[in-house]
Amino acid sequence: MSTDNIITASNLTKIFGAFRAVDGISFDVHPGEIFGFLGANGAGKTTAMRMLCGLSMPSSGNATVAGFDVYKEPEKIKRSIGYMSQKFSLYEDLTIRENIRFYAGIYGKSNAFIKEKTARLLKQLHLEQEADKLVRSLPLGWKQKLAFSVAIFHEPRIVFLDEPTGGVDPVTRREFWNMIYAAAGEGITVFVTTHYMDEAEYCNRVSIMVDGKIEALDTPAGLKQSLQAASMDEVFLKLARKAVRSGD
Ligand SMILES: Nc1ncnc2c1ncn2[C@@H]1O[C@H](COP(=O)(O)OP(=O)(O)OP(=O)(O)O)[C@@H](O)[C@H]1O
Repeated sequence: MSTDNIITASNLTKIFGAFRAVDGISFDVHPGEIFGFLGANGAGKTTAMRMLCGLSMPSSGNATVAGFDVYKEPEKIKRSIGYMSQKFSLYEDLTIRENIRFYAGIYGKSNAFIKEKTARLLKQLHLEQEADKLVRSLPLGWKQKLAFSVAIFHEPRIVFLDEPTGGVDPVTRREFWNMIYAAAGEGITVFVTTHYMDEAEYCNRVSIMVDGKIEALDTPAGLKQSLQAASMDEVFLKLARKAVRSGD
């Protein structure tokens, strides 16, 4: 595995009108790590993530993802990553099997690859009996697990997850994190936003955004130590307290 950073961001900024949604953030992500990207509502996480995914042009600053430049090579970035947005992108009126086939097809995978991997995936998710049912009929937690599986189906180098476990129970969240660990074990770098502080503890390193800026970045243990906090909850509260902006 390369030791080069898989994500580099330097003074990355996004301005909407006069509003600095992302205000000069700089950080690196190492290959294979689980990187938690935290911040209160409206802090700028989704905006930053969209720039890194090649979905939105920065106003200024620089960033590379998987070695590709966000300004010059957004299409190459899109092919190297998986992305699970907050409003995850499964088609409710397609079946589970059709959704897998659709997304795998976008990445130009061969029929043999898709067939073999779909069978394996349905088995892993215990969804063999449900494969021909509409996604609409699945409970939320299952949709999230399926959306994650679809996001990494093409075996990307990095997967970006925007609040992947919002609204589900703790047991399902734990199962979801087991899937994240498995993906990381296969060498996929995981970049994840979350509002759940127990999930922040599962990350190798965590950055905390406040009003468009990164206020702190370290391992969970390092953050707790430097902020003299007993828990990540306390770390977050100490930093987010400074926020002027409120979410919408
Ligand atoms: N296209 C846009 N035009 C104008 N303002 C925007 C646009 N997109 C985002 N914003 C603003 O930028 C700020 C940051 O939004 P963003 O969605 O990145 O925050 P976030 O940290 O992901 O929040 P959440 O946790 O609620 O998803 C918010 O105040 C939002 O209203």
